Amino acid sequence: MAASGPENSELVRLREEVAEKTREIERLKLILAERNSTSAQTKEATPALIESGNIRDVPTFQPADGLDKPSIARYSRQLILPELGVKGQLALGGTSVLLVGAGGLGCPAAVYLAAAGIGRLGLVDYDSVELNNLHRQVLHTEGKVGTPKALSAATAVKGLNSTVQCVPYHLQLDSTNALDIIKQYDIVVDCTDNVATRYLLNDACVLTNKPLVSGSALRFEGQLTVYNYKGGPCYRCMYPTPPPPETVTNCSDGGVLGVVPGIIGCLQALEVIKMAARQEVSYSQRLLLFDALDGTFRAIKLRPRQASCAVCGDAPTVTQLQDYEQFCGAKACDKTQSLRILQDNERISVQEYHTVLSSSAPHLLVDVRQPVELDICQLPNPINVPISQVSRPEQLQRLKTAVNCKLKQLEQDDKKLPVYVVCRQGNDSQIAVQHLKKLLSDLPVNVTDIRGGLMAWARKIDTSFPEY
Ligand SMILES: Nc1ncnc2c1ncn2[C@@H]1O[C@H](COP(=O)(O)OP(=O)(O)OP(=O)(O)O)[C@@H](O)[C@H]1O
Ligand SMILES: [Zn+2]
Repeated sequence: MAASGPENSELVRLREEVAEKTREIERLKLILAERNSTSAQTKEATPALIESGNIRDVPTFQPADGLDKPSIARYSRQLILPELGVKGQLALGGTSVLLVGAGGLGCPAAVYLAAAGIGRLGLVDYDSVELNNLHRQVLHTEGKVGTPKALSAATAVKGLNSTVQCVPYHLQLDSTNALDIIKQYDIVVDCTDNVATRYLLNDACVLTNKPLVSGSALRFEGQLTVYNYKGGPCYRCMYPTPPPPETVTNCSDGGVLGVVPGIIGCLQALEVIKMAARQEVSYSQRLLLFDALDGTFRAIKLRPRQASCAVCGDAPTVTQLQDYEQFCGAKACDKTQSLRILQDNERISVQEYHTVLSSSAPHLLVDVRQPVELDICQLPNPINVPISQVSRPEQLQRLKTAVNCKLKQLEQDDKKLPVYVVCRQGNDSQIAVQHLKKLLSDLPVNVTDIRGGLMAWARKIDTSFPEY
């Protein structure tokens, strides 16, 4: 049943009152929301000032020719070093550095120079990233295998410090381009791995009057020195003539522990930073020798600039860049060159050796690599006689015993036992064949080289065979 007359009108009045109150609440909510948003905007603009209750509308910090606020935040931990300070930091930012070689030395050097705030960083490298680089060339990543090292390093450096002007050069530095590029920089860092490029960089730096921060690393040893700095010696003052090419070992043949170039590369960056920040450098006319096995650092004094030096001496004969590959008798890259020492009839191909193996024909396989390399990979049943030990009486005795044992397996009408010699790339094996032909001349053997060695085997016969 419906409500009676007076009760009904009371209900209507109450409803109107509730509606009015609801409208009032909505209005107040709107006012509150508006106030909140204004206060949030004010907070965003000047959070610190409002919280401290100390509002000023005039900026108190003017960078002028000093460091801007982001730079102060980024470099704060080194800015408070009295030896560096704002002055030193500004000097770093005003310095340009050309780093040649974005490999084992170049990666750590680049990373610390960029992090420290060097103004402009040129990165030169002609090569591309390979998987076997990653254990020490720490700016490159798995995803960059196959990418030019200069670009890969520049991308990594930019990611670390986008304020550094980074210039990648994907090219081989040589006599035709070195002066033009080097002229554009204040300091040059030699992070390369071959003698021809060392002479090239040295001469180019002397001719353009640039300091050269030089590093090297091999196996467990590293070296560092600074050439052509404030009247100090240059590389030619130390080494007027290049070493015989066969005495120079590279990382792919000799090996290197990644942390060794890491340490030397960092020290190269340190010398550059000191030089740029107008501090005394430590290794001009001094050579640092680092022995990672002993964990020792030694510094020796080098002879001073030589008046007779061909490039920085009193009467220089080198007044322009020359052909450094010809001068050194070696390529300006450390890629192992294929030697051709033996005649064709003293060598067989990996395909021919594959046939020998498949037919189980009696033969002896001599692997002349280091024992540590046989642990990595080997062909079936080799006798290991390292190239450095072929002439040792005990090794020769082992070899002769193995030959005599195999000779017994020969058929009556087989005249000579085939002895095949293998190494990693087919260079050492040729030298070993020459030695073994003489050393085993009293036995009925036919000593033959396996052309291209195990790397040719990996590429042409068995792609599952490791390359290293
Ligand atoms: N003349 C040159 N111009 C440009 N880059 C050079 C020159 N000479 C050497 N390099 C570069 O210097 C770097 C030296 O670094 P490192 O010896 O660690 O590397 P790698 O040659 O890749 O090593 P590996 O000997 O194991 O193959 C290499 O990346 C090489 O390409
Ligand atoms: Zn000199």
